[in-house]
Amino acid sequence: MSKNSSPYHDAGWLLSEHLQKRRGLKSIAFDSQGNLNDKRKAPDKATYATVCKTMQHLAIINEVLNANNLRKSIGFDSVRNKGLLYVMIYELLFGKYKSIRGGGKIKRMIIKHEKELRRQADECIAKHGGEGAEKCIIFPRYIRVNTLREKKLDAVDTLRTMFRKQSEDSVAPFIYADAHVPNLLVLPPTASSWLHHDCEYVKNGMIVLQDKSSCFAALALVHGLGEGTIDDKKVRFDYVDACAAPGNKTSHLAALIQSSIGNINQSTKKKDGKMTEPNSTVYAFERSSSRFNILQERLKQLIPSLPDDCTKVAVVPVHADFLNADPLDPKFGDVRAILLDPSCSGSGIVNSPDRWMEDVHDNKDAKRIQSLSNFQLVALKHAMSFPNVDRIVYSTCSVHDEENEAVVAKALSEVEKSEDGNDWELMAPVCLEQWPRRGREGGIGGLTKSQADCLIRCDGLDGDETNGFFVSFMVRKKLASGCINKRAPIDSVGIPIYKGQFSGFSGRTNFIASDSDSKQSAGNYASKPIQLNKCEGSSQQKNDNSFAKANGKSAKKRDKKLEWKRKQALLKSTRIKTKGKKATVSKKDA
Ligand SMILES: C[S@@+](CC[C@H](N)C(=O)[O-])C[C@H]1O[C@@H](n2cnc3c(N)ncnc32)[C@H](O)[C@@H]1O
Repeated sequence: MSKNSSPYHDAGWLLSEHLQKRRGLKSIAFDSQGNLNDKRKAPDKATYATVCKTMQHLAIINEVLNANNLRKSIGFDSVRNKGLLYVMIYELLFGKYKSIRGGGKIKRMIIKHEKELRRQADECIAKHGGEGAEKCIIFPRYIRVNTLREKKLDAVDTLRTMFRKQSEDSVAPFIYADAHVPNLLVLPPTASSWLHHDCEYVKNGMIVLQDKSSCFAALALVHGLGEGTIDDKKVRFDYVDACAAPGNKTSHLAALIQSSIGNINQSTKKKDGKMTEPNSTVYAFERSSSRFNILQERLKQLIPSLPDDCTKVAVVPVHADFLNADPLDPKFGDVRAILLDPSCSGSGIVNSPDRWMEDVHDNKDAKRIQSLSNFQLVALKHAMSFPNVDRIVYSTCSVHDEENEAVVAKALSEVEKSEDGNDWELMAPVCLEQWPRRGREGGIGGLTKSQADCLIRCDGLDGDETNGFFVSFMVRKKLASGCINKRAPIDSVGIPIYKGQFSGFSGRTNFIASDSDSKQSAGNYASKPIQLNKCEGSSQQKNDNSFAKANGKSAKKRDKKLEWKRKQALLKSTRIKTKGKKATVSKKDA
């Protein structure tokens, strides 16, 4: 415990830093050496979880404070350590023990108004129909099998065994294959309670806890042109992952390259049957020192060191700023593809503490988004300047147009035009042709409908069962003409394809949704399993049915809500259009 009197000192500090500096919680936690009491350590799990939980409740806490002049009565403005104040109010109103531990002046200020705080909290919850204290969207637990270390069916067997051990009710494990991403498994959200980052199977790199949407980026880069496309006769094909830490997409990229190179390596075999060097190198750039260490650790976990004669892909971590990488450096002469997944606002991560803040700040951090957008544009144009690169994936986990369509549109319009097909254009990744949600046309980006249709968007708040995500695939014009539009089917041997069987989870539960790629998430520390429906017999089908029944009610409710939301959005856009038309007419009239 800290030498400070409050057991919430570290949590309060972390939250205050976040509120004042508008820095992401994760980056504060990772860079916290020297700021917390224990100089060598980042915040412990309990502290991080408390902050996450507090942020999750921040909107309702503010609502409570705004009622009946409570903000003033408590003396909110006079408190410098707002983080600590919020954490204590959370503990009192929504925490496990509904009380504040320790002592101190802030606690005394709060306790004076305890009754009224509780009364207002009850009223707010009642006003939201008994929901709304925790804003938590639940979606399946996605597991990417790391095919560099493990075979899909072996992973399924291991997971089924683990699943059975967890479910005392002896239900048959619900495990499906994802319909869009090969080697991605879909488990119920409840699996997050036993499948987390501390789990042995995750730690030894056999599987990766990675959201489905975040798998789209590497997939589009490797399979965007379609299966069977013969690029050219050149065998070496290197990649750059421009912003790599913590390394989930880098390792996914390596796994996809490894399995796609297939027979090409035959041609590089020497006469004695051995290769001297890998067919492909992935240069994984990371600018931040602390995150570079994480990247190195992750790569050690995920990428096996094989004897040289077996390795088709080498991953080289590069501790450097990608913007300083010289596109004409001969080392990058064989780099043909770049994955650019730069720092972004993270506004798409549905259960991220940083998204909960978006609501509280009422999207006022336009400046921050603009500066991110400026950096993203510079990085994308830098990627486009590598002479031998002919394909780029630019992705973000942001939902803001400024960081997505606008960046792509500006980059396309600002890079040099050329007569010989060296121009860049958007292409719809063939491997994701069945993904329905596409980019936004018009708007600040000004993309045409056909350009926007090339883009992939995910929206976790509109039923996609993923985090919000954006993927664009850009190719040199001359390359686009040579591609074969054939998509490889998802191999679902031995495992059924997921078709929304877990989509009933919603509202307040003890469960935390599948987290993002991040290593630390409240979900990893705080969940407790729901009882899956007990069912006789053990066939997957039977279980599917009972699962569906168990969740049918809430699924219906959710669908109704979604339908209502869609209708509202439609009405709104019609209103805006009519308003726009009226404005143009009156301008003309004038
Ligand atoms: C969104 S994260 C990347 C996540 C990663 N692609 C994954 O899937 O695991 C962005 C990363 O890029 C790094 N970064 C930002 N600007 C950079 C630059 N100019 N050069 C290299 N790395 C950079 C950040 O430190 C951060 O670790």
